[in-house]
Amino acid sequence: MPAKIPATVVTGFLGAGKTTLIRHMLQNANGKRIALIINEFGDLGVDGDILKGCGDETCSEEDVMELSNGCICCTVADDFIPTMEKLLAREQAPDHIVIETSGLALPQPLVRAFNWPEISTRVTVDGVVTVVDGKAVSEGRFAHNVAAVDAQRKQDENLDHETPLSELFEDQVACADMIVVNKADLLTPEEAEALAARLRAESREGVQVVKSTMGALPVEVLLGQNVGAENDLSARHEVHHHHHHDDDHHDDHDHHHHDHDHDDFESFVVTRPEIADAKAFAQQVTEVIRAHDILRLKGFAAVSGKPMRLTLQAVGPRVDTYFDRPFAANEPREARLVVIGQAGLDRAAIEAALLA
Ligand SMILES: Nc1nc2c(ncn2[C@@H]2O[C@H](COP(=O)(O)OP(=O)(O)OP(=O)(O)O)[C@@H](O)[C@H]2O)c(=O)[nH]1
Repeated sequence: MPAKIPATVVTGFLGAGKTTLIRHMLQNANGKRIALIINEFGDLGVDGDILKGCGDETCSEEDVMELSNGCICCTVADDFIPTMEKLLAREQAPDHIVIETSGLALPQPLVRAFNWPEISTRVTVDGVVTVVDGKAVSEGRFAHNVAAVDAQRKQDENLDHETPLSELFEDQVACADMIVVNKADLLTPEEAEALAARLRAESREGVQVVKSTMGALPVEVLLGQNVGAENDLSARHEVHHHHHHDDDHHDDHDHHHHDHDHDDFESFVVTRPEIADAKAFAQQVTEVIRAHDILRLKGFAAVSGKPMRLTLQAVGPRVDTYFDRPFAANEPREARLVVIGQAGLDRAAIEAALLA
């Protein structure tokens, strides 16, 4: 059976930066064929046009499909499943599917839809990415323009209009595999880190929290989380903490430091001689990842007495290993591991821990 096509669900309130993040991803996709499904929302949903018009050959019009209505749980059968089937029926199937939800449709029902038999054998949820407006959340407002979010809610009778934004936000966090603290440029580094730490504490075990400006995340950090979110829905339930945020003021000024160049991420390679035991090494890697907040670690290793190469893939603390092929005659029997993380990794300590 062919491997399932991975689908990434991008969620977050109106204005958090979902479209910006997706556009950056498409422009840096490096030949990966990414199909986009966009959950339109009444007249306010202009994302389809924005993405179609992005003028980049990486986002050709036929790769963008739209869902007609914001409430996914009501339209799964009529809209979402047929759209997915159309995508899967193509001669050249996409390498990856990215689904942008409207800011109010909770991600849980969409993830649940991947268990429908029409698509469940062919696609899987690679991960749920929740984009948050770092500035608005750190000020307790959750969205930059609360009035616009409310207007968006009123457009759809299927949505309840009473649940406070703080609760919808908690649901988005509860469903996330990766939380992107966006608009870091509008926060001091200390504020951004404090918010990231808070969200790390509030989210499930293994959820990655990254900071970004203009959604500029490396594609290999965003995609390939390999979670299979449709299989652990029960872990993603609503949390209902009932925080109360009284200041509901609107922040009308907008700072736009479009600084695409600063490098928020770093990666380096660690090589080491043969390891003694595959299982013990995977455990060692897990601990290093936890201790240093590494986002991705991948590569291969040589195991004493084994002719085969051990492949190692880690997303956060989940480490996957398997033997893929024999070492070639001219290939050194050593490990080469690529470490990827947010800027500021303690390279020396990580290297020492992986060499131990
Ligand atoms: N200062 C700053 N502005 C940002 C950042 N990311 C996005 N923006 C701006 O925030 C606004 C909203 O961004 P979008 O990407 O359209 O947000 P969205 O989540 O897709 O919003 P909807 O599609 O309308 O739900 C745009 O004006 C962006 O240019 C950021 O990191 N910093």
